[in-house]
Amino acid sequence: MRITVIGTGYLGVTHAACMAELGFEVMGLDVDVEKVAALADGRVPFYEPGLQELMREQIAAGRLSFTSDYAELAAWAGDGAVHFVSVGTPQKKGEYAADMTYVDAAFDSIARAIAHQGRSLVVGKSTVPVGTAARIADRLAELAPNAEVAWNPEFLREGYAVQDTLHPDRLVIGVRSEQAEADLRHLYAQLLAEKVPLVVTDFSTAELVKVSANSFLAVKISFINAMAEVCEAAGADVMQLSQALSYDPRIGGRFLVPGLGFGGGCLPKDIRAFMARAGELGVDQALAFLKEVDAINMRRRARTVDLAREQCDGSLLGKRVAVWGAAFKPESDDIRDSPALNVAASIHLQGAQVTVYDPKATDNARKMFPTLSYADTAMEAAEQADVILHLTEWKEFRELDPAVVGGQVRSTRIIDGRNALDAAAWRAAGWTYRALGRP
Ligand SMILES: NC(=O)C1=CN([C@@H]2O[C@H](COP(=O)(O)OP(=O)(O)OC[C@H]3O[C@@H](n4cnc5c(N)ncnc54)[C@H](O)[C@@H]3O)[C@@H](O)[C@H]2O)C=CC1
Ligand SMILES: O=C(O)[C@H]1O[C@H](OP(=O)(O)OP(=O)(O)OC[C@H]2O[C@@H](n3ccc(=O)[nH]c3=O)[C@H](O)[C@@H]2O)[C@H](O)[C@@H](O)[C@@H]1O
Repeated sequence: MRITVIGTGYLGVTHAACMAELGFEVMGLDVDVEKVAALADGRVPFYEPGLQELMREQIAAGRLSFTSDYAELAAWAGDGAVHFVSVGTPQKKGEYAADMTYVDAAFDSIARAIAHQGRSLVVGKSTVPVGTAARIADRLAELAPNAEVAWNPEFLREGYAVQDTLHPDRLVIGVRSEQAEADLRHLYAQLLAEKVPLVVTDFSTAELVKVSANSFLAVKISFINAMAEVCEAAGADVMQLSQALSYDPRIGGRFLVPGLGFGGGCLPKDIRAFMARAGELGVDQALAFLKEVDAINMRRRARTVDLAREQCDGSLLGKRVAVWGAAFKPESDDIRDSPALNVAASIHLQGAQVTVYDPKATDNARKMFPTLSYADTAMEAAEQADVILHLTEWKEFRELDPAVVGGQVRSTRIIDGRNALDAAAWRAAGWTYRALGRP
């Protein structure tokens, strides 16, 4: 059984390399020919720990290859193949709904390419509005009658993508036949042998598990950030509050870290697309709370800008602001809906000179925000700064000596947007340390 992965972005290339690691022959396809050339050459065009090494091993072992040609892919895969589709589902411009253009185009292209082949399984991995799999199954029935559709949502986190794919918390498959279930059980046999829980369900439930999981994670983060707002008003400490909550195993401490809030290519757009889809289904009230989750999250960005202005004596005009972090989270160079860059750009718009440093995401940030200044090190960014904003919690920022950084800046003022620095150490070195939701 050969495997193909259509759409080799953050998700697809990880899935392709990990399926090869599980022993299958895999071919990845992308319409971006430059990306395909880089991948074929063993270069992952983004930063994901461990992925490039794994991909090179699998290419060298002859189990992993790439193309941009659907006909070549179909001919290589042959009858009985499993084709995964992992193209993007970004938010539509000016709307909450997901843009399904890429998913529809990818399914149409693979369906046409395999139209005259024997049986195959086409498995959606992209995060989609509920109802998509059924709609696509109808379309495939017309274009490629021997092909069957299944849905297998993905739960990996960027920064831990390889580990999460090879050791997932659970597998969820939406299927309409025993054969489809058997194919997917065969593919994931090694993980199932390691007792990874498997949920076999219908299309709609599989699609909904994915968006409800991301919604729940967003709820946890916005809950603690709402508490940060209250703590700030009441003079309480949200970090201690979060710690105390986390000891209750019913609540748990994960995704309860207060700060600048969630960003990235998934959580923000997924909760919005979920709300849009609920509206279409006539149950928008059921998800009305997600609007508040989104609003709390966006307020964190505005509050961080306000705090920076307060620290700069009421005006950012002409001030020098150092921003540590550009990626939406550490261990990633992904800047999609990055809270750090959103704050940096707002501060720049208020007349400050903003210098950004990120260990991995500077090149991506420079392309998207060319009017900001960029530094090669955290210390360089801090030069003559009136205030430092710590907005993505890379380990290297925690390892900096506050006394040494103090020799670099104009004013020893730091805002910890991620509640990740050692507040006592910075204060002991003479800094004014501020964080959202803490005295
Ligand atoms: N990034 C992540 O950590 C996770 C992403 N997801 C979901 O997976 C999907 C993909 O996300 P990412 O990998 O982050 O997106 P991405 O934007 O990094 O990758 C998508 C890829 O699809 C390619 N593509 C677009 N149209 C195509 C077509 N017609 N045929 C072949 N390739 C095509 C693009 O060139 C791009 O390389 C989204 O639905 C996302 O919500 C789910 C779990 C984790
Ligand atoms: O659907 C997806 O693509 C993925 O979305 C998230 O993964 P990811 O976006 O890689 O990153 P997370 O680790 O979830 O972090 C998301 C954002 O929340 C923020 N966050 C996270 C945790 C926390 O306690 N507080 C907090 O503000 C992070 O800084 C980051 O900006 C989910 O965690 C994955 O399970 C899911 O597969």
